[in-house]
Amino acid sequence: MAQNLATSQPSWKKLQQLYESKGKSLNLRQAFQADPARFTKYSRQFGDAGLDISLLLDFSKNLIDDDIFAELLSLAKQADVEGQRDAMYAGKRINTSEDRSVLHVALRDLRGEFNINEEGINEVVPELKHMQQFSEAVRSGAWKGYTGKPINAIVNIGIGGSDLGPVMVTEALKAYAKRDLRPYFVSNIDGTHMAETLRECDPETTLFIVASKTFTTQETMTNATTARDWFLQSAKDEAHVAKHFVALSTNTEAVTTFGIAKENMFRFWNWVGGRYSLWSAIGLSICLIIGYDNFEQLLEGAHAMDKHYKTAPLDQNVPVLLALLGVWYNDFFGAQTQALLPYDQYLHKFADYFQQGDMESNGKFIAKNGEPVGVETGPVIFGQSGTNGQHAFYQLIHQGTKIIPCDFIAPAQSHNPLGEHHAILLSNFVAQPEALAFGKTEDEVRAELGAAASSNDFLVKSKVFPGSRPSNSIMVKKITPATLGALIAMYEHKIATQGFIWHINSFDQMGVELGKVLAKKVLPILLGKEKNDGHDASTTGIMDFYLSNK
Ligand SMILES: O=P(O)(O)OC[C@H]1O[C@H](O)[C@H](O)[C@@H](O)[C@@H]1O
Repeated sequence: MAQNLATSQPSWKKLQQLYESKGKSLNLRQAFQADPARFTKYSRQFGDAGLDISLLLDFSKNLIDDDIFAELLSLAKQADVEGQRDAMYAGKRINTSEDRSVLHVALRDLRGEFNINEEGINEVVPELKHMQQFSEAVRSGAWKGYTGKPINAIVNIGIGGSDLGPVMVTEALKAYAKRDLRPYFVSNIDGTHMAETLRECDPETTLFIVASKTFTTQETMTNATTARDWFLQSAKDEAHVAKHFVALSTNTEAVTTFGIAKENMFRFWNWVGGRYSLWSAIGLSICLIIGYDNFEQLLEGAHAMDKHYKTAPLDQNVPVLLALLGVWYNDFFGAQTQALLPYDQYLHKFADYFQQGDMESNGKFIAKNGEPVGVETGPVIFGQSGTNGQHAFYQLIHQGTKIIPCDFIAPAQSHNPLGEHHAILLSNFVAQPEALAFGKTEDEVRAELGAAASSNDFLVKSKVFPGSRPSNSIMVKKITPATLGALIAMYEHKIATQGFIWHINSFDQMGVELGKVLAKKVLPILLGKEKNDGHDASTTGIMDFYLSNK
């Protein structure tokens, strides 16, 4: 099985040689000067006329040339990205540690085009119907709270994949939101999160959505119980819970035990990973806020990208190209991070969302064959909406000692075309990658400073921008539901492709377990129910401090 490790691919060694011989010293000024066709060669478009999606990926400002590009594509071939991708779409149990198929693409395949055969697939469309009926009843005011008033606040109680997707998408598509329905998302076990939310809610007009794939997550169950207690303080009668609490889960038994009726449960299936679940019943808060038709457009947009990823040749395949460029920096340049920089205020949660999407998927050190993976796997994802990031951390990206590959993302059209705001925003979206790629030489600085240059050498040196810092520019026509769906699916498939290349299982998350187990063990000590012993000196010391200060 060792031949499956990324390092065993012949192209891996060739890429190492290419990095040494030219990759690490590739100069983007020279590359653009030498090749007037560089943009045409290294950019791709993805679109869907019916859904009005147009997307440009310009990857010409990357540290690649034709040899490197060809070798990266060979790596994808040798790692059998296509075979592994096809196995995913075919419903093979590619999540081998948990023996599960990975079928979020099925949630967006409303017409059954992928012909997937797996338990529950036939329930996808009926479950969507259920979400449609319910969300329309709430939005129209037909669904009434226990005193006969319509709902005006939605509180989604969930964490991780049962929170981040709905939060990101409802923010991203706020332009489509029903403004008299206020969305809240409570995730943190910190009582402050729930308390501050409840302060703004009225029990008579609030709908709680308890979102949890497993329905055992400590944070969500504790928050849901607190919300129900708060509700019952006013409503008194448990029979009223049915009008104010619904559940999104795969675990029917636990939902009914919690006291939520079956008809108020929206189901999904084990083959939906938590961080890919916004497309399932977990998206109910999205339906409620932006309406079912828009939610369906989101699914359709993702489906359009799913078809592209499934069928486009590797050198035309947008998620594959993004994945290969990421591997190039992550594994050969030693880049530790990847910045996601959306020039769109509505996308201000995009990087947060893909912190889970990427880091929980690819933060793995064991390959699928049980051996140490032997290469660098998933990068640290961070980001911020433009232009805010520029005034915070871009200094380091431009002049720091680290290489930080950046994805700049922007829409051509704004939902809020105020004066020149959008043109100014886009001028930054265009200028930042340009500055990173081409920099400013010492000669240019001297010419600019004139006489002042000769008296202050340090000033001159400080103003030099080394350039040749890589980025992708991704431009879409507009952040519509369909376009957003396609963008999210694009990154999902990028992440999966990297996992395929690294030969890791991108679909489990064992690394979140140990901390949870230990938290359960120390809780009785913090509650004063058990003595503070049995732990290491540091852990004991921290708990002692807490116990004497609480
Ligand atoms: O939806 P739930 O079962 O409550 O899980 C919520 C989250 O918790 C876990 O710790 C996982 O790391 C996440 O992948 C998951 O999304």
